[in-house]
Amino acid sequence: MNAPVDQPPADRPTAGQAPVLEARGLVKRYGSVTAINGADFELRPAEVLAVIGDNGAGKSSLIKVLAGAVVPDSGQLLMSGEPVHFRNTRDARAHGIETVYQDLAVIPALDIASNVFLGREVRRKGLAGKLFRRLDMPEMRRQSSEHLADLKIGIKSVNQAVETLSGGQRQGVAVVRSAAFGRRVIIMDEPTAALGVRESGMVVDLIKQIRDRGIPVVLISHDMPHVFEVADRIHVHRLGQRAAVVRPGERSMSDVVALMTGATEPTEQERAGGS
Ligand SMILES: Nc1ncnc2c1ncn2[C@@H]1O[C@H](COP(=O)(O)OP(=O)(O)OP(=O)(O)O)[C@@H](O)[C@H]1O
Repeated sequence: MNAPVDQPPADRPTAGQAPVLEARGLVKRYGSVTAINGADFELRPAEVLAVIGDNGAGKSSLIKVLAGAVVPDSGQLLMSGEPVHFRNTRDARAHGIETVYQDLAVIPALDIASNVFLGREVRRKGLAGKLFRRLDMPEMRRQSSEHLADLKIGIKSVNQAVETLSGGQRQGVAVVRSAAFGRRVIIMDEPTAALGVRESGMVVDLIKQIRDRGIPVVLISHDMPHVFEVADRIHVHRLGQRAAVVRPGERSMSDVVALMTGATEPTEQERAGGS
């Protein structure tokens, strides 16, 4: 069971619980390039884990393996201590893992409710085969409105086409979709990269809200102030491996950048996956 949501993350009684999602010794090669070179990964219950690293360090490749988009050459994935095998993103989604990609996987011409339920449409009950039943738009609109209200996203109507929304609101729709279906893990790949200051702040608030409901979030970001604002722990990726895991309260931003570039050595504990 997840910890009570009203305690600060560092004090949540997660010690002794298996990580929600874990990877051991992942390897992924693309021809002669080794994108992931024996990487470990550990996401604990109800935490925001930031994944940072220089360009080409292998962050996207790691996240693609966790999301089922890439099958590793070797290594092991576990959920709550049980081995899992993802052949594709559908397998990962079936295990409750949702991913929000940087390039906003929303369809501008469709309305908000259709975007939230994209590929998982609710159909009216009836005798005909499921694929031939009519879409239940009122139900999808009702549920979408509830999810938007839950995450306090101020959009007047879910009948609005996504192309009428601001960048931040569009990202909000993508986050709502992940929160609606991500039962166990939500992965966000640079969710604020294309946004302005105010809209980025809105997405950071959404991440906190999702975490506070007990769903752990993996946040890939280059934005150090955001990482330090929202992350409970920071996974530093370097040369295809997890180089260190640190807590924002225990290291400065410049320390973390130095760990990322290799200018500073991690402590033994940080190298082994942190506290
Ligand atoms: N599909 C692919 N085919 C060939 N090489 C790839 C492929 N995907 C990634 N790579 C290579 O693997 C290495 C790691 O790339 P990856 O995108 O995982 O790093 P990253 O840390 O996410 O970088 P960035 O921050 O620049 O996105 C790079 O050398 C990249 O060129």
